[in-house]
Amino acid sequence: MRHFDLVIIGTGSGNSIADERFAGWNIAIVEKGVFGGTCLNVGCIPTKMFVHTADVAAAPASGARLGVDAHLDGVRWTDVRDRIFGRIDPISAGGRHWRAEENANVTVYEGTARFTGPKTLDTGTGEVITADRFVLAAGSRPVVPDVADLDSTGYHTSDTIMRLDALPRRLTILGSGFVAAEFAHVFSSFGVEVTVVGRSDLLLRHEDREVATRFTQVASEKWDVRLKRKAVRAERVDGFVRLHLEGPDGAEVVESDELLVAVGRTPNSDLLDLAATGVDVHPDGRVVVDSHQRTSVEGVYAMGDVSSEYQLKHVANHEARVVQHNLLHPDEPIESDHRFVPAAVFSSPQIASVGLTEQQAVERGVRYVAASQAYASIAYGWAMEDDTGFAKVLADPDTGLILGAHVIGPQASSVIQPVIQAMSFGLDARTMARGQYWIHPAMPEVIENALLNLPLAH
Ligand SMILES: Cc1cc2nc3c(=O)[nH]c(=O)nc-3n(C[C@H](O)[C@H](O)[C@H](O)COP(=O)(O)OP(=O)(O)OC[C@H]3O[C@@H](n4cnc5c(N)ncnc54)[C@H](O)[C@@H]3O)c2cc1C
Ligand SMILES: NC(=O)c1ccc[n+]([C@@H]2O[C@H](COP(=O)([O-])OP(=O)(O)OC[C@H]3O[C@@H](n4cnc5c(N)ncnc54)[C@H](O)[C@@H]3O)[C@@H](O)[C@H]2O)c1
Repeated sequence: MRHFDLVIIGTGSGNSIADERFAGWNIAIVEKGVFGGTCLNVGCIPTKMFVHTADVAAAPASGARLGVDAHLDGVRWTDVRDRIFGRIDPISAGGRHWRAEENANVTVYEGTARFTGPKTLDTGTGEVITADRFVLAAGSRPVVPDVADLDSTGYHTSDTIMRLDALPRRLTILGSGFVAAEFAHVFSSFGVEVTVVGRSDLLLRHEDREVATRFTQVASEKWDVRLKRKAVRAERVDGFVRLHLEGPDGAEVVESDELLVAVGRTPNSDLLDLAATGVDVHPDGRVVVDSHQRTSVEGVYAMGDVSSEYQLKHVANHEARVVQHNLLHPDEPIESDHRFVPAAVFSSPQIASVGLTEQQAVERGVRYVAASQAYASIAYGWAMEDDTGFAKVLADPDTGLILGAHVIGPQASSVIQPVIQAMSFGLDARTMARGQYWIHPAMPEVIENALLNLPLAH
C-alpha cells in the first residue's frame, strides 16, 4: 500500500494548495470528475462569461429611453457557448496535464475517493493508499428535489444547462436563489421565455428584505415569476416538460422546452465514507472544522463547500490559504476570517451584500441605524436613468461602525467593495464618508451618500 505525506481530495480550490513550498512532499491528488472543480468548469467562471454576454444582449432594449434606438438581431448560441468553453476546457485540461505529467512529487488518481479505515483511502482506481495528512476539498453538488417523476422526465442542473445544443424557446427554473436569478437573466436576455418557480414569497429571500422585495418586483416584470408554489410532479408530453405545481390558487401546470433545477447544493461529504476515518459531520452534511480548518481527526483538514457555511469561491480560496499555511506550519496555525463575507448575485439588476441584513440585526437584538440612497439620486444614476437601484447601510448608532451593506443596481458587486474594506479594517461610517475623496460623478457616490444619511449619535 503506497503511503503519502499528504492526500488532497478534490481539484477545485484544493488544487492550489500544493505549490513550490511542498516540493519535498510526496503528495497524492484524487479527482472524480473534471480537473479544476466547480468554479472553473460549471460555476463562477462560465456563468459570469454568460452573464456578461447576456448584459450585452440586453443592452439594445435599454437604449430607447436614452434616445438610442437599437435592436438585437440575434444570439448565436453555439458561438456563445463554444467561445466560453473553448476558453475554459483547455485550462482544465492544462491543469490536469501539469499535475499528472509535470509534478514529480504529485501522483494523480482519477477516481471517487472514499475512506475504508483510519487515514486509509480507496482512490476508486483499484488502489488503496494511506497518508499522514489529508485535505478534504470535495466541494458540493446540486440538490435534486423530491418531485415525482423528475428523473424519468429529464432535467438540467447548473452542471449541464450551459452546454445545451440549442437555445430553448421556453425555460422553467425551479428554485429562487443565486443560480435561478443568474440563469433567468442569461436566458431571458437571449430571448428565452423564462418562468421562475419559488417556494417562498420572495426571490433571493436570504437577502435584506428590502433588496429581495425590489428584486422580485423588477424580475416579475421580465419573467413569469410564480412564488409560494410547490412542485409536485413532472412529466414529458410531446417532447415538452410539464411541471405540476400547487400554489395559493390551487393546482397549475407550467410547460416548457427545458427544466432547470436550482434548489441549492449539498456537500459531497457523503461520498467519502468519513465515519471510516472518524471525521465528524454536521447534520446538514458539512464536515465539522475548527477555525484552523482542522477536522475531528488530527492531520485531516477540510475546506470549501464540503465544510463551509459559505458556498462561495472567495471563501474556498481563503480557506485553502489557511490550510496551506497550517500544513506548512502546524505549530503556528492561523485561523480563517469569516467576519465579513461578501456575496454578489450577477443577475439583472446585480445584488451585493456584506454583514448583517436588517432582519438579522432585529432577530439578534443588535442596536443599529439604517439608511439608504437611490441610484436615481446620484449623478451617475441620472446618466443611466436607473430607477430601481439603491444602497442600504446599517451601522452601530454610537460607534458608527458599519454592520452591513446591501446594494441592488448596476455594478453592485464592485460598488460594495469599499464597504467590505471599511468593515474589515474597522473604519466607522463618518470617517469612511468624509475621510477620503469619492470620484465625482462615479457610482460609489451611492455608498458615500447612504453613509452620510445614517442618523449617527455623532
Ligand atoms: C452555477 C454556479 C455559479 C457560481 N458562481 C459563483 C460566483 O460567481 N462567485 C462565487 O464566489 N462562487 C460561485 N459559485 C460557488 C463556487 O463555485 C463554489 O463555492 C466553489 O467552487 C467551491 O470550491 P471547492 O474547492 O470547495 O469545491 P469544488 O470546486 O466543487 O471542487 C471539489 C472537487 O472535488 C471532486 N470530488 C468530490 N468528491 C470526490 C471524491 N469522493 N473523490 C474524488 N474527487 C471528489 C469534485 O469532482 C470537484 O472537482 C458558483 C457555483 C455554481 C454552481
Ligand atoms: N454569484 C455567486 O456567488 C453564486 C452564483 C451561483 C451559486 N452560488 C453558490 O451556490 C449555492 C447554490 O445556489 P442555488 O441557487 O442552487 O441555491 P440557493 O441556496 O441560493 O437557493 C436555493 C433556493 O431554492 C429554494 N428551494 C429549495 N427547495 C425548493 C423546492 N423544492 N422548490 C422550489 N424552491 C426550492 C430555496 O428556498 C432557495 O431560495 C448558492 O447558495 C451560492 O452559495 C453563488
